[in-house]
Amino acid sequence: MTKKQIQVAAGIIRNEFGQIYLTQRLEGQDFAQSLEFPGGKIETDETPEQALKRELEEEIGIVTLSALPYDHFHFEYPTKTIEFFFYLVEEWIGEPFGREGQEGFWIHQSELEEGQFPPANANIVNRLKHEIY
Ligand SMILES: Nc1nc2c([nH]c(=O)n2[C@@H]2O[C@H](COP(=O)(O)OP(=O)(O)OP(=O)(O)O)[C@@H](O)[C@H]2O)c(=O)[nH]1
Ligand SMILES: [Mg+2]
Repeated sequence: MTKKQIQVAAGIIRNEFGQIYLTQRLEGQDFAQSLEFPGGKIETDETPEQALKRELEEEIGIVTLSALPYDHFHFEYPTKTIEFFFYLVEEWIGEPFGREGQEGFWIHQSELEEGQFPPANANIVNRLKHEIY
């Protein structure tokens, strides 16, 4: 059996204080309770950037004004392979909130802990944690 392959776009929403907006995955989702960068699966016919904009509007109610590619990699989970497109989002309209009932938090990037995220996020969390802001 070949593994399921999906593509995911997610946003590192960073404000002028170097804080990042994170949400907590809901009960019933994979990696429930862990923190994540808001985002989701790229649909057929969508570019990664279009998916990012759609997901950020659906999940946290913001309109993305600029999104810079931050990282792109494949990660093998036991049952699926995910191709991730991470973007740095520093300009948007609206105040992010958990539109689907999920908790949201602003955390300074120096205080991120990789153990609170799904395994695929380890490198990105480390990179952000050690960047000077
Ligand atoms: N959004 C997001 N997903 C991540 C991160 N890290 C990570 O491993 N994932 C995985 O990537 C996949 C993203 O799918 P999702 O559940 O957000 O997809 P979605 O928003 O389209 O949800 P849906 O399928 O319930 O409609 C999940 O398997 C999730 O565990 C992350 O930082 N952000
Ligand atoms: Mg999602």
